[in-house]
Amino acid sequence: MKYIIGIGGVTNAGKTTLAKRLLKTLPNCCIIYQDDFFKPQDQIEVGEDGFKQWDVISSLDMEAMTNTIKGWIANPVKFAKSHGVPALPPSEDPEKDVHILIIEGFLLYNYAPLINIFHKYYYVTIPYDECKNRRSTRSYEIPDPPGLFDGHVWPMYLKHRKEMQNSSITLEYLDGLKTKDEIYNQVYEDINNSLQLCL
Ligand SMILES: Nc1ncnc2c1ncn2[C@@H]1O[C@H](COP(=O)(O)OP(=O)(O)OP(=O)(O)O)[C@@H](O)[C@H]1O
Ligand SMILES: NC(=O)c1ccc[n+]([C@@H]2O[C@H](CO)[C@@H](O)[C@H]2O)c1
Repeated sequence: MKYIIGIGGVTNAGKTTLAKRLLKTLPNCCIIYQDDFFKPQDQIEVGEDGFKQWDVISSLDMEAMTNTIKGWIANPVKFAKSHGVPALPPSEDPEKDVHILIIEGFLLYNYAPLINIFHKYYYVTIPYDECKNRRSTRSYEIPDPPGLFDGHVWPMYLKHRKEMQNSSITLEYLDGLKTKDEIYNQVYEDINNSLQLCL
């Protein structure tokens, strides 16, 4: 059985932290990070506001990301091996083995071709002040120019969140202000419950 878990949410909400912890404890589990599909800097448009428009879907090579996901769906065991993930030995009936894919990203549920692939639609939230504060301590490969957060990042987040909430998906919200342990425990338990229902 193949099980795909989405971990979406605003920048710095704690998505990567959560995904990496789940990777350690869920069996046969791989992660795909949306941030790995940013286009090169020279292909990112500059908006009328003067900022490079990083926080829009066209800044990402979503076709490449979709193909990577399709690679996992076609053969999760091969995918795991080629990504250095230790796979459990197949059981007597490999059809019954569970293979888990976590897809983590800030614009996961805003791309129509992928909107229906998830079994779980987690969405981590944190309020404006916390988000701005956490972001100010981060050093991205391409550092944020002054004013980017208020001028581009947060307004784009609000816009995309509204679009997503108008779509047909049912999100499971996670409070990113809880501790890392609390969030992990909540999600781990929820996934286990859901998997037991599915098996
Ligand atoms: N539950 C939490 N409580 C407090 N700080 C947290 C929590 N989870 C993560 N952090 C911290 O917030 C920062 C961002 O975390 P992380 O990289 O996991 O977020 P993200 O959602 O993947 O961000 P981005 O999408 O921008 O890469 C890190 O410094 C991390 O240690
Ligand atoms: N990873 C990158 O190349 C990159 C470059 C510039 C900005 N970002 C930011 O990453 C966040 C998503 O994780 C977005 O808010 C981008 O602004 C990433």
